[in-house]
Amino acid sequence: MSKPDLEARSPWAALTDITEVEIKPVEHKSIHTSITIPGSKSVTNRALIIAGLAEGTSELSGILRSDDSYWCIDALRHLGIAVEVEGDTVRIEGCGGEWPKKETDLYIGAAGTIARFLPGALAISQHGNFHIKASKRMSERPVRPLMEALETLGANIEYLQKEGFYPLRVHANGLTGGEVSISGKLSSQFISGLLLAGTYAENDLTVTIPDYIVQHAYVKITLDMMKAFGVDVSYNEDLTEMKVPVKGYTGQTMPLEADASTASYFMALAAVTGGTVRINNLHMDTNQPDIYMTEVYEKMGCRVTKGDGWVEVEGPDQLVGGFEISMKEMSDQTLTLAAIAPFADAPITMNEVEHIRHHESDRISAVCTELQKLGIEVEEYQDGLKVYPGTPKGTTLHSYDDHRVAMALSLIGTKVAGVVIEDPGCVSKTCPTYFELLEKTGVDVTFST
Ligand SMILES: O=C(O)C1=C[C@@H](OP(=O)(O)O)[C@@H](O)[C@H](O)C1
Ligand SMILES: C=C(OP(=O)(O)O)C(=O)O
Repeated sequence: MSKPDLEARSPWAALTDITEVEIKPVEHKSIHTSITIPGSKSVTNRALIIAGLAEGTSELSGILRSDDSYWCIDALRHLGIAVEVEGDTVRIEGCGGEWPKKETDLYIGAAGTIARFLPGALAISQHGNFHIKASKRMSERPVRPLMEALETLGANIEYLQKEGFYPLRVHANGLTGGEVSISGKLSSQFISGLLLAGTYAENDLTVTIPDYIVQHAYVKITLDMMKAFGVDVSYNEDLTEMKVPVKGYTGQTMPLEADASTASYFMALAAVTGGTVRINNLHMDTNQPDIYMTEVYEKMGCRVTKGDGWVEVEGPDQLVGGFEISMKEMSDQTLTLAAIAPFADAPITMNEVEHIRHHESDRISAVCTELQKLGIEVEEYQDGLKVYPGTPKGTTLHSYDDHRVAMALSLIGTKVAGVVIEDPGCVSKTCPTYFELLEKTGVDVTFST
């Protein structure tokens, strides 16, 4: 079993000397709480990069403080951008489309968002030489389709170890704009990375998608963030054709949304324990696709109440299964659903998520292996899995250096005794405070060093 890549844990990481966490079962219906969720990773890293590129000053409040956002800020600083952080507010002096430093080494940790958003933003520079190193896992995750698209637009990308993967060097000499086609089947982030940079190309950029986009909502988040910073992209309904005008961003002051993906674990906590959890700071009109887990929880028998800026989930006596669901549009939640599926009254099949084999771990394989260790019957497919109802037996579970594996599996510990999760600190990628928040809901969380 591979060791966690501790280099990717940032100064904002938590639990750095903790080897294991034990989650103890709670009594049915004993959870009755409300919780405030940290900022969205996706929104934070888009806003940070755009603010870095923009003309003028930006002030972003409610940022996520996690490894992914730390390495994003760190990269901006290495590029000569002044970033002041105070609590969860950042003030950024944008560079107006010309990075002050033209030659630097950047480390981006395990963040897919930086790995896919930054190269285009660097390539817009009229000259420059940027060396980018990523974590071990991020260096195994695909980036070639994005780099090929950038090369079509005039970028010069040099792979330093393995063709198509990090580490790499961006030799910047501007982007031409014009037309580019890119597949959305492997990652929506490639498309976001092209769009974000496109407004600094010489000519308007038309991006076309020849197939479909996994998790197309994340592209919409990019389009909306670009618009908020003054760049209005025109696009068709299914986002298969998008036209980015030559313009450039203008600095903004804005509050950022809470993370709907993080919120989903706490909704799942209510679902699986029969408890009630209110998320204090989540709007239903967000573009974050994981908000649609509320519909999945409803389908499983939960009562979901939607208020003005809050959402409450109340779990049933018995979770309902017996359905098949495409997780293509909210793939990060496949693991959450897989973790609570054993407690449903009939099997649950999740499909159309082959791309999550290329996330922080091979997530389909990881969750199938760990559920089987718990004695749960699963069927693994190339693009998903089927989980049968069962009573897990407590055991020690591996977290694969994958925040979502750790957060999802912790839910099982709230139901059965003896669930121990290795390397809980991996949650720092997107939610360093996850176990602290879980403890606040009333769950017994015990760490060992
Ligand atoms: O653009 C984004 O912020 C994200 C896009 C999605 O990635 P893929 O489209 O690569 O699956 C999602 O899984 C990730 O957590 C965040
Ligand atoms: C896939 C994920 O992250 P990344 O932004 O690194 O792709 C995730 O957070 O589940």
